[in-house]
Amino acid sequence: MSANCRIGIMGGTFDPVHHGHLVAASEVQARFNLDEVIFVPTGEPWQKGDREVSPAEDRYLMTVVATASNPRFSVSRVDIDRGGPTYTVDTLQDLRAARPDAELFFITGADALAQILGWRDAEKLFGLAHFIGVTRPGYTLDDHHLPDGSVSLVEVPAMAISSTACRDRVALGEPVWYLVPDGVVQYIQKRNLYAERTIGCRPE
Ligand SMILES: Nc1ncnc2c1ncn2[C@@H]1O[C@H](COP(=O)(O)OP(=O)(O)OP(=O)(O)O)[C@@H](O)[C@H]1O
Ligand SMILES: O=C(O)c1ccc[n+]([C@@H]2O[C@H](COP(=O)([O-])O)[C@@H](O)[C@H]2O)c1
Repeated sequence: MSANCRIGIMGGTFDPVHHGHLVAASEVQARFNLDEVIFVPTGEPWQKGDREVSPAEDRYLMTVVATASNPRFSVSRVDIDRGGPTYTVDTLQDLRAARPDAELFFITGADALAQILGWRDAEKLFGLAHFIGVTRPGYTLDDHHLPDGSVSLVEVPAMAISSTACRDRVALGEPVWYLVPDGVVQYIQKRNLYAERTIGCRPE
């Protein structure tokens, strides 16, 4: 890849990956003229509270299936293979080391952006990548709490979908067709994911 390659990073638990993630990444890729967007499934997402998260390999494979048709999308195992709790400061340092010529753009939804000052080594994050906050139904997008110029705010097509709602629908026997890519529906069925679980509480 040539110098000054522009790489978007879409970090997430992706349990499961859904069309809200894909539309946000696609919109940012086009708006920021990114050469590629790397989806980075978390290892252990330490801020997901006490709920049980699906095995990392399942979340990784669903993300591979979901992104396979877009030549600008790829999936990195960097957070999974590092092991332990996932901190974005490590993600960005590892990706910078792997791609020293690249300019990094870290994509977050409005809900994640609002929490960012509580992340590990938050003060370092803005020196490692430019942050892009995207709109998400049910959440307010703003950057008043963040350093000037560190974040771009972007309106993306509104997709009122959450992984929690997808898991809940599967647990209740309701369809998730068209909320997640077809291959992800098939993967969930094949691996019998989310069949028995406590119902979550996302607004969507
Ligand atoms: N519908 C959506 N629109 C825009 N951004 C989204 C949407 N869903 C998730 N995101 C963003 O994608 C990233 C990864 O999200 P994550 O994998 O936690 O999905 P989630 O739907 O928020 O999951 P959960 O319901 O389990 O908390 C976060 O930055 C999040 O804000
Ligand atoms: O670095 C942290 O402390 C940190 C805390 C919470 C979330 N993150 C990152 O934010 C992204 C979205 O996380 P999540 O939990 O909303 O799926 C993902 O890349 C996480 O690794 C990072």
